[in-house]
Amino acid sequence: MTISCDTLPQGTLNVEQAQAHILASIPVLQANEHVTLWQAQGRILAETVSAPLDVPPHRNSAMDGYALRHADLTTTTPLNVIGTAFAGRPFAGAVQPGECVRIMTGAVVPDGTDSVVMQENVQRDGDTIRLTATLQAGENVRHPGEDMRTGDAVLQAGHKLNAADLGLLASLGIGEVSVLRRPRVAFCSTGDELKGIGETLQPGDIYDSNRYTLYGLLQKLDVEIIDLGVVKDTPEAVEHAFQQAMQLADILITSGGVSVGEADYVTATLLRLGQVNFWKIAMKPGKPLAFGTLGQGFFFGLPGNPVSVMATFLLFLRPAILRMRGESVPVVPEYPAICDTPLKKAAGRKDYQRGICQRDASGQWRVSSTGGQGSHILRSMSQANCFIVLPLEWSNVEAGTTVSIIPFEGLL
Ligand SMILES: Nc1nc2c(c(=O)[nH]1)N[C@H]1C(S)=C(S)[C@@H](COP(=O)(O)OP(=O)(O)OC[C@H]3O[C@@H](n4cnc5c(N)ncnc54)[C@H](O)[C@@H]3O)O[C@H]1N2
Ligand code: MOO
Repeated sequence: MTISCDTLPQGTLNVEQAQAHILASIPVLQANEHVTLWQAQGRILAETVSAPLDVPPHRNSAMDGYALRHADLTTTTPLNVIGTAFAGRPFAGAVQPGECVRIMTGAVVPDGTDSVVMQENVQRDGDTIRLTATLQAGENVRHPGEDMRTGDAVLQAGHKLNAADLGLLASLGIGEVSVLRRPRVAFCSTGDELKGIGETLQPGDIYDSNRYTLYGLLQKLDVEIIDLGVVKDTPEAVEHAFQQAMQLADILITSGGVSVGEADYVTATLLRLGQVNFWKIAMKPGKPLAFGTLGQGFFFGLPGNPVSVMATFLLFLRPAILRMRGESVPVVPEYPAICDTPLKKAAGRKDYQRGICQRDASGQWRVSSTGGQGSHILRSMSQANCFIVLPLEWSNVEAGTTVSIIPFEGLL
């Protein structure tokens, strides 16, 4: 799994260019593992599954009622009930003309019979029955293989398993499947100012929040998560974390240290150990982003500001991880909405402002700002349920303008 980033443009990219370069570089992980059905939800099938048997395996009744020979219904003579067929306990004998068998839903339809009348359409008198409604030949009989036939390719390689698929596999007696291995994603925060929860803040310190945000975002994507903790701003600490990631992970995500500050050992270490591109992306928040290869894996250096972490993760890392998982990468839908608050914006960067959207009584989407939009104001993200996407060339937005929104539903 190696890429060459030689051809990637340096300097400032727009969001779409950066997304395209990243997706073109990330391969589907070519590694399989076997999992039981209990662990298979949401996993991507590595091999096509063919049915080893017919489902249903036998002719069975769709109703509680009586199994009979349709030809017997040409007269009004009552039919003799000669036994009972339960699901899992078939009727053992053969059914002769003029006879029928009491039958339950799912029970094997006895030899000699071809139709089932539901009990609501029968008048029973001792051990005989008489039909009170018409019945089609073959009615209420389910046939072997009606759902799946032996040899049918029922699930294709590359399919993402859902709850219905788990039941389908179980109905075929298949308890284990070969799936693509989940990407291993290591992440860390960098910065001397960062303290762990429970530690006392000294002047200049803040609590590390990005690791918790990243953990939550990664959990949504069903990857193997490797937490490398908080890494100090020293060459040794950064190198140690990167060496660990090279041993353990397919992707390393760092936050912080990708701008132009002086305690920036992330970039220096990466240049030594990997192949890296540093970009400025014409977006706000999330201007600086480092992307490249590290050993056999990939590296994403996200900016340290907490809202920038979320925006760059959702726009660049999420599609990359979906691709590596073997999933199709969906286009994230944008919808028009009337903006009820004026928005401040400088031209030159595409803005992902945080908003609250809802439909009004007429079904029209409306959106308003969550307030302060600095990339350090995580509360604006926590209160939001959508991004308000403002094109690069736009400047300030007046209330009443139609804007584009990206609802967070399914993303966070
Ligand atoms: N002279 C310039 N300065 C900056 C520029 C620039 O173009 N020229 N870009 C600004 C932009 S935009 C961003 S975004 C940041 C990105 O900086 P870094 O990626 O180097 O991040 P840091 O400086 O390490 O941190 C930025 C900010 O975020 C806080 N932080 C960092 N890690 C965490 C964490 N794990 N949990 C919570 N908060 C964190 C950190 O304390 C800083 O306040 O650069 C601008 N500067
Ligand atoms: O790119 Mo930065 O994220 O605006 O703060």
